[in-house]
Amino acid sequence: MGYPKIKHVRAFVIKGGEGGGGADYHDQGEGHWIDNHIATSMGRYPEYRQSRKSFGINVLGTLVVEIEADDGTVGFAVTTGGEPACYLVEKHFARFLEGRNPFEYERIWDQMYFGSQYYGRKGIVVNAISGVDLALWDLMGKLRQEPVYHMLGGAVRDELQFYATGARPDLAKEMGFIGGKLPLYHGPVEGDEGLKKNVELIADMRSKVGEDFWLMYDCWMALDVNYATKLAHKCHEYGLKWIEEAINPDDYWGYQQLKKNAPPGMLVTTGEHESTRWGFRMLLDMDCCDIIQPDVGWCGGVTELLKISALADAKGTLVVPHGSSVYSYHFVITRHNSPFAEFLMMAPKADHVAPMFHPQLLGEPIPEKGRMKVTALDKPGFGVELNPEVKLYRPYEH
Ligand SMILES: C[C@H](O)[C@H](O)[C@@H](O)[C@@H](O)C(=O)O
Ligand SMILES: [Mg+2]
Repeated sequence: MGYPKIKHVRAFVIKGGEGGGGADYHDQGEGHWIDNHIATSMGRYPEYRQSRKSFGINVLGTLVVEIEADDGTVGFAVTTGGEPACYLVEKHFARFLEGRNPFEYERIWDQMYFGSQYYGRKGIVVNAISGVDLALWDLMGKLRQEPVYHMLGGAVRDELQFYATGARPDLAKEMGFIGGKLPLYHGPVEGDEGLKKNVELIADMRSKVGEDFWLMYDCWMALDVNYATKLAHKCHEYGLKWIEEAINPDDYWGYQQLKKNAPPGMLVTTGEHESTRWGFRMLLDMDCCDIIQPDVGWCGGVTELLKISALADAKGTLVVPHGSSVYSYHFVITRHNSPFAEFLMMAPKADHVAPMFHPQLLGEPIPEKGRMKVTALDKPGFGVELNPEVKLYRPYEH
């Protein structure tokens, strides 16, 4: 069957300055829960303790990748990467796509990764590769007129269920989510006083949500093994379900130790800042965690997530992708070892459900009562379109 070839690859950023939101979802306006004194490794510097934007968490901005086929069909995707990622897509990766059959996604991925191996392998380079790969899967779905999840093997269940990440697990319970993941507010630099506040918060939330609702802490790489161990044990009596990304993602040895130290029954999770099958194999082979949480817009895209997930499945490790809107939903619905998904509460007070990548994606499905029927995904590709109101800017051409 003759499919059109890839004619053009284009990379854009979203013009609009701070508070643009979208795929770089940390780029929010003032007063948003996601930037309110959340513990990070930069917290050791007082000037960077109150706001993650102050040290640049939103410095990159969104990357938009468009791939146009000969017949005019356009696939696109958004992820985190901004102008630096645009440069890589236009000046380096486009050469591996233009003129090719869009269904040669394995060959294209391989050439992007090994063509940039000498300077990439992780971080923004793999974000850019992920953005291209996601746009390719969107294009393939549009050319075949079927949703991406059909091409990944089809749904293994009729609906997705979500836990919510945000400052208000108590409200998330009322909205029908299966659990609530809190950001950690106080890191080691704030000593025992900060640790006490972290534990008091979980205790308070447990009193509000009752015994059965999941409560988790997201530590966003802020801790050391000793502090994380103390936090886990002090929160155990309040039924903390998992402690997430507690330490430096490169400290595989530390995660291995934390998993040994954690109280019986408490899960250790990580992976949102890890990339490729090789990085996740390290987490799996070194027994670093109980759940891996790749972000499909950062780990290498769908093509790489398929490999990562197979490795985890063989080991009996769950794969619960980091919140990445439709890009993870189309994957999670197709895998038994991905039993639930994350939903990031992007409303500033985490008090209502808003589309995660708002305002960039038209038709972005959102959970209803903490769930999403598979039929919400039944549109070609990832089932979303770029909002024409969002101003695109193409910093580089080729
Ligand atoms: C809430 C966390 O601090 C991060 O902002 C969040 O994006 C990420 O870690 C997550 O797991 O959702
Ligand atoms: Mg996280």
